Amino acid sequence: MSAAPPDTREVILEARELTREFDGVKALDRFSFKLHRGEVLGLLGANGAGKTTAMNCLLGLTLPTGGDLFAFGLPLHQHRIKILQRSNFSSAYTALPGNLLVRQNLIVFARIYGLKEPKKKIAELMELLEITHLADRVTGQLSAGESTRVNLVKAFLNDPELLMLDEPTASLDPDIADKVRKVVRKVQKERNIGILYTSHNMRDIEEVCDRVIFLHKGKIVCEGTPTDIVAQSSSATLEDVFIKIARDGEVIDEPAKQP
Ligand SMILES: Nc1ncnc2c1ncn2[C@@H]1O[C@H](COP(=O)(O)OP(=O)(O)OP(=O)(O)O)[C@@H](O)[C@H]1O
Repeated sequence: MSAAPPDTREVILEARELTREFDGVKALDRFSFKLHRGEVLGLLGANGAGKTTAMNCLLGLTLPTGGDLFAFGLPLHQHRIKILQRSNFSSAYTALPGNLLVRQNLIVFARIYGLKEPKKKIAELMELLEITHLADRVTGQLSAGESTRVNLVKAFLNDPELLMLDEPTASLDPDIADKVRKVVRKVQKERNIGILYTSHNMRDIEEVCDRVIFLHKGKIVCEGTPTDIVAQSSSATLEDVFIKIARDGEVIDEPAKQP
C-alpha cells in the first residue's frame, strides 16, 4: 500500500517529544503529533494511556517534564494568552460555576472573550445544541448530559480555530450523542476548525475523526484514518483494535510461526 501524501494544511497544534513523568512513571513518553487546520484528530487509548495528561499539558494545566508544544506555530508557554484567544476546550468532567444560571455563566464567558453581541451569539449556539429551554436553570442542577451541552456552547462562543474536546459525548444518551456529533462536525466544517477529540466510544470516533492516534503507556502505537487502521490490522472493527491495543499494546497479530 502506498503511503498517504503529506498533509499540506497549516499545522495549528504540535507536540514534539512531549514527556510527562509522575514519580518516575512516564504518563507521556516522547509523544509527537501534528493537528492541521480543518482536521479532527482522535486521541485514543485505554484508561491510563495518557490522554488526559496530554490534554492537560496542551491546556497548560500540567507542565511537561520534556519536549515542546506549539500552537499556530508559536511556542505554547511563551504565547499562552494569544493562543487561548484562538482556542477553546470542553470536557465532560469539568463544571461551570454551579450557583449561576446557565445564561449568567455563558454571559460571563462571552464577556471574558470580548464578544460584541454576546446575547445573540449565546442564543444562536443554545438553539444549535437544542438547549434554549435551559437558559434560566441553575447550572449546578443540570443533568450530566445537559451540562455537557452547556459546556459545548461555552466552547464555541469565541469561534475557536482550535478546539479540544475531552469525551464530549460521555454522558449523553444515544439520541443526543448523535445530535452532538453532527453539530460538532457541522461547526467544524463550516469554520474550518482543528479539533483534538478524545472518546471511548468508537462510533463517535468513526463518525467524527478524520485521523486517530492510539496511545499506550504514553507512547503512540498506531495512527491513521479509522478505516486504514482497521484495514491494516487483523481486527474487524475499530473497537476490536482498541481492545487489542489495550490488552497487548499492539495492533498487528504476530504472524503464525512456521513449523
Ligand atoms: N497527578 C498525577 N500523579 C501521579 N500519576 C498520575 C497523575 N496524573 C496521571 N497520572 C498517571 O499517568 C498515567 C496516565 O494517566 P491519564 O489520566 O493521562 O490517562 P488517560 O488516558 O486520560 O486515562 P482515562 O481514560 O482513564 O481518563 C496513569 O498511569 C495515571 O495514573
